[in-house]
Amino acid sequence: MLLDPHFKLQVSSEIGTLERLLIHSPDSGLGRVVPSKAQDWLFEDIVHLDTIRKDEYDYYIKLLLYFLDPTKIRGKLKDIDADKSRDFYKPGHANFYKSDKVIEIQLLLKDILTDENIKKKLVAAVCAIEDCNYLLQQELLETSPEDLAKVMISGSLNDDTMIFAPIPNLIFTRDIGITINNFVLLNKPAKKARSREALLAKYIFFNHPLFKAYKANIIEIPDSLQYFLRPGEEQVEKNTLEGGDVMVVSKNHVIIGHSERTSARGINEAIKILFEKNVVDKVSVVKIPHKRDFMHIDTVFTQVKRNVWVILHAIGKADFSGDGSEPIDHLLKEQVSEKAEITQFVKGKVQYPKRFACIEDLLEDISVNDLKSTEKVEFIYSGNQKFPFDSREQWTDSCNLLAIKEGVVLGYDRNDHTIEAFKQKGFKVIPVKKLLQKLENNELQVEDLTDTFITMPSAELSRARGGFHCMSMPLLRADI
Ligand SMILES: NC(=[NH2+])NCCC[C@H](N)C(=O)O
Repeated sequence: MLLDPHFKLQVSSEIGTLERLLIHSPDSGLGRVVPSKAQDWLFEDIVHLDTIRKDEYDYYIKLLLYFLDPTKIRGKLKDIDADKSRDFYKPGHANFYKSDKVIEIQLLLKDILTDENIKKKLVAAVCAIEDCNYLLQQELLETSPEDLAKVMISGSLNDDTMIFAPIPNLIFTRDIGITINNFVLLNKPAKKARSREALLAKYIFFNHPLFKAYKANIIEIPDSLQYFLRPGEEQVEKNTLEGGDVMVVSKNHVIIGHSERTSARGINEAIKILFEKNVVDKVSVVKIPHKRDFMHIDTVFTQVKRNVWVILHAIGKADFSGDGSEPIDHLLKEQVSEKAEITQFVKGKVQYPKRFACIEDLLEDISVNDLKSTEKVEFIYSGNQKFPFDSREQWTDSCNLLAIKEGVVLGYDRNDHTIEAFKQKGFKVIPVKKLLQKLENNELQVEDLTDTFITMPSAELSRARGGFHCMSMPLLRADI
């Protein structure tokens, strides 16, 4: 059982030094996505399991451990790399890294399944949403907690028989819930492919001893009456909210994206609860075009430093594609606009929301007024603001960066123009493999890193349509 008497839940920024997070390594379910189902399962392509693990995600684990839980890795890199069977990365294996800082969600699931009562309830719930037959349900009840956790995630039994669909998007732990100060706001997914993830997350947060002291701080969004009573199968009235649309930018301020995945009604409920429970007193809603490429706000902007943000230019200031010299520039202006619309609500004054002319204005306001930055606010644009690289690189998550500490971000190595833009703003760029070697050889210390873009291998990972911001659910960040 993963226990820690010092466990603390506290995230009040996007950039404070990361100290604890929830992750999920690519499980065998990812290796079972078939082309005909890829889109339904929210993947753009099928991925090669061995490559995504060995050549890509494992580096993420190594890096996270080096920063968050160094005793697990320092001085051991050579042996870990020499083991071809990768036991270090396998939850359940005796050599698994098992960290209480870089927390694998499968372990938490296994832990709660050791309680017979919870096991019964969760098996019944999973079987209900997956429409399993009764005998299979009986069989699952007799499965060990280790195996059952694996089955519930991968959708396949130990002998490889597939009993229900995988949940390949669980690697994007950002979307299952968001830590806001010492609260967790649970996800209410818009897509069916993500409903089992939400169910497992709910059981984990409410039942794992790690979160015991925070039980009263787990927030769920209720469904709306309009949804229950609607005719037909349309999802329009549904209250939905996914973690990728929520950013805690300061102790008192949260940004919520109004997107393909997060509905206005979902946001409405979230704001009411956040104000009622005194979690924050300011919520800015950023409405972005509801389309696949922009599924959540963290696919179009993320924070790098107190005064630095990476964003997609199309949602920002000048949304105008032409220069205005041709009639078409004016005729199509409205239709082609992808500009974000911003409405800010303050507790007690909800009837008088404040508007911002563009996303840059909001982010600048956050840097200067919420975070008291004294340096000039800088925007780094996807693809260095050059067409067509801006949208090409946004598609492969140039704007979806994870700050492991202020100014030190992880992003995909394939987004050349964006990386160039970081260099132009004075950032150092270092490939993760080289960084790990330097750390292991004591040529560099984690504390020495400042203003750095760490490039991560990405050929397979980027096909899953998320970056490192999505692949992380921070539980604890140091205050900034
Ligand atoms: N926070 C994020 N942007 N998450 C990305 C999730 C990607 C995933 N394939 C989906 O479409 O749901």
